[in-house]
Amino acid sequence: MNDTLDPKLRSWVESAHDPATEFPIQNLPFGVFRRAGSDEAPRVGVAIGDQILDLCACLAEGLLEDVREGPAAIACAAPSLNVLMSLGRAHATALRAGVSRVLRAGGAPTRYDRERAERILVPMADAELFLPADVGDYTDFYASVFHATNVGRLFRPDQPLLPNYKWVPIGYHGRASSIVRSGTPVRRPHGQTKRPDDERPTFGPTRQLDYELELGFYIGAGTSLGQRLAIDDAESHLFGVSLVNDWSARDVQSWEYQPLGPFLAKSFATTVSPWVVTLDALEPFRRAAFARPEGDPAPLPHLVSVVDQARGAFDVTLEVWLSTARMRDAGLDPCRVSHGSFADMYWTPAQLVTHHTSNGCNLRPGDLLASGTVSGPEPSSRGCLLELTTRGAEPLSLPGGETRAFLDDGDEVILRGYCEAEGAVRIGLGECRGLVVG
Ligand SMILES: O=C(O)/C=C/C(=O)CC(=O)CC(=O)O
Ligand SMILES: [Ca+2]
Ligand SMILES: [Mg+2]
Repeated sequence: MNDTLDPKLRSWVESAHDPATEFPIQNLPFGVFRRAGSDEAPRVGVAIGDQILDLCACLAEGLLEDVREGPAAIACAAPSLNVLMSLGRAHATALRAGVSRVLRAGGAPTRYDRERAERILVPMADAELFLPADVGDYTDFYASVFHATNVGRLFRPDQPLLPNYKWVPIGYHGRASSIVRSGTPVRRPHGQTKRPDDERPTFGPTRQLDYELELGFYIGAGTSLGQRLAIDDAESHLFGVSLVNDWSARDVQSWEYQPLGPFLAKSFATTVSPWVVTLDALEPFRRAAFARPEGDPAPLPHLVSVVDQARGAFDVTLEVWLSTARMRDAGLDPCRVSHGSFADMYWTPAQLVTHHTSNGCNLRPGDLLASGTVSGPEPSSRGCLLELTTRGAEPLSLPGGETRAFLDDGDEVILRGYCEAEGAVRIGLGECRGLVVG
């Protein structure tokens, strides 16, 4: 195992040892930041406890010797992670290892060298975080068989799971222009809707605004047009993961989606979390690959490999929290409405990437491949309101006596993710927030 993952590692940054932190020294996710309210150039940083390590400042201080002369040094000054992503996994792995050495207790600077530490650390509370990447293309998959079955039951009761599902990783091309950073308010979209008994559609604000809990994979090294990735090489093209909320207008979706799939029902906003947790940091949290139920077909040969199976699934716990305007007024905390594990997904990230390039379609650094709604087998692990409330028929009860079938204006959706495993230090993905406004 890579020494950056050693559970015994300690950092001179004290908050990295707070039991509640998502960013111990074993995590070290990358993001783009600047001091809030400043006119500084946005640049690359790494989260550590409640601080951000400024990689440009580290280079200026003569730290990170291993990367000082290399292309990763230039990548640190960029206003997005795309340059770093484009260099491929080995460069990002080396940079993360260098960062780990800078932050280790007993390394340089030590906690006694406060002046130097203050030059290279920015408190997260004083920072503005940006979109981590300039996303050229955004693809959204449908990789949870539980989500696909639940949603299919509501949209197509006669045939919930279409016959292609177990053969083809289903996806649609999303809209990159409306990807927004966590904290950006989400305006309730207008759209065409038509209820079954309506004679004609009408146009107006959606009445069925929903969230979707997803994990997003950022592409690192790109592929060229015509290049088909072998499944065993697919993970080496993944840089890391963030939380993704694929906001959805269900009434618009059900009217527009046939035959070409979702369009305006999902293109009005997609929120992503600021920190990109590398696949290196997720390594201790693999568990046995999802077992296809007996009787399901084996995927076609290009989509299956013993290596992918042996690497296993990423056991990331994902949660949805909700806070309403009334709850906030009453001083009530957000409440958790669902939780599930990414390890319950039917298709692996390597299968999604392999499928995406199987026709020769090129992937570019910073492209975002979202998993699709993460739902598990339990009712408590349904990753959107459409499923949780059976399309509004069974509203959720919230603290303070409110109920929700779909989202109201003033509701705030907070996605969270974390990993725990025996013998490993707990790490988190941070938060992905969005407040619905009318
Ligand atoms: O038509 C359907 O079955 C539903 C499609 C979606 O909601 C698409 C989607 O965003 C997939 C997902 O998040 O899993
Ligand atoms: Ca989705
Ligand atoms: Mg979207």
